[in-house]
Amino acid sequence: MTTDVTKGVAAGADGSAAGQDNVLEASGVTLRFGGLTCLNSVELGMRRGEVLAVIGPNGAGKTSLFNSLTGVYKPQEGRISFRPKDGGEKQLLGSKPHLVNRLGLARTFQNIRLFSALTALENVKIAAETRQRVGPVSIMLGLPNARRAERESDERAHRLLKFVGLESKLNEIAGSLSYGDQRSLEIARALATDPQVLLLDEPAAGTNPTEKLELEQLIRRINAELGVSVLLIEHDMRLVMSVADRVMVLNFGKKIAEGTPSEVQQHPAVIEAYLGAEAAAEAEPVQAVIAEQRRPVDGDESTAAPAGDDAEGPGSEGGSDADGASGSDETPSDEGPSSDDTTPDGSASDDTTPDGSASDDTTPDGSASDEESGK
Ligand SMILES: Nc1ncnc2c1ncn2[C@@H]1O[C@H](COP(=O)(O)OP(=O)(O)OP(=O)(O)O)[C@@H](O)[C@H]1O
Repeated sequence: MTTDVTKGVAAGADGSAAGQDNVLEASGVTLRFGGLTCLNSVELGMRRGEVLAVIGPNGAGKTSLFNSLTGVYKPQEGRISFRPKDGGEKQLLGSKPHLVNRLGLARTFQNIRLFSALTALENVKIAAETRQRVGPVSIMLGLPNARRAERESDERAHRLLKFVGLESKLNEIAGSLSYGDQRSLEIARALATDPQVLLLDEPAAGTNPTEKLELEQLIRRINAELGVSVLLIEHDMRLVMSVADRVMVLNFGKKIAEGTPSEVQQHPAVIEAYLGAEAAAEAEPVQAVIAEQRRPVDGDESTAAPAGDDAEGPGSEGGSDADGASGSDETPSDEGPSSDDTTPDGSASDDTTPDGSASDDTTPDGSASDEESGK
């Protein structure tokens, strides 16, 4: 059963998180892959202007929820609506990712998806240009409107790269940037599409402690200075507890709790989800142990946590382990150019089966590849 410990949540008559000040709402979202129910009647009510974190153990359904919100997956049941700031309500369920992006939702991926062979500036300019309406003929003929659009996207990309702290690396090849810089570049690229909601999928994964602190500040500035609502999946509990206004917790595809960071981290259902019932009875503070419960995923065991993580205390240490581990799969050289599967606006490609069923690319053990799971 979902335990909503949030004070003052505007709840709909049906118990959903419906509320007029919500920028994004999902109700009854159910997503199945064959016999696996990976999202089970999930409710989400994201208030305009907030930083909402989604946490939960591995396989809880966090990325699947992102994929459902952004059109990568099409849940079999439920409703997903977006309320733009200029009014109205748009249904997102079943929309194509690039259309969801155009409406005002942008995302980053757990596995970085940049155009690795292009410069930082080019990566962001391409995204900025998806907002422009200049035809190919105007561009080919170098007509004034095309030149103006080019100038504008250039200026916008410069501004955003400065905003994320990459102004000195404009002309560096994306694939050669440090891991943390690549994450910042992905964020700049997402911001270039001028979103009202930014979805960040494990932005701290693979970053070092200094980069984590910079990321924390960046998320705050995106929220406060740009007025962008942020939906954040993150395993680093220190980061979550420090930047999130509210936290929702998923386990086995179900929302089990929602509330302020301090409410959630004391919540028995959350502690139980991470530690099991025995520890929940002892009501241990979840942040101290939560990250250590990150089970290693395939091939991650060998990766050491970034140096210096120990200094952050037990919660952070566990988180860094996990993050460092996921980072091991995500080094720039492993990534390679990802232009094949990423649309310029930073939305995911459409190659996942639209009904939400696993495609032929599903790995033999039934788990999805990163590619199709939108990770
Ligand atoms: N395309 C797919 N085909 C089949 N199963 C899938 C697919 N996408 C996700 N799943 C399954 O759904 C479940 C939830 O996965 P998901 O990636 O959403 O979890 P998560 O909470 O993001 O995990 P993590 O923290 O490890 O990233 C898992 O069991 C996963 O194997």
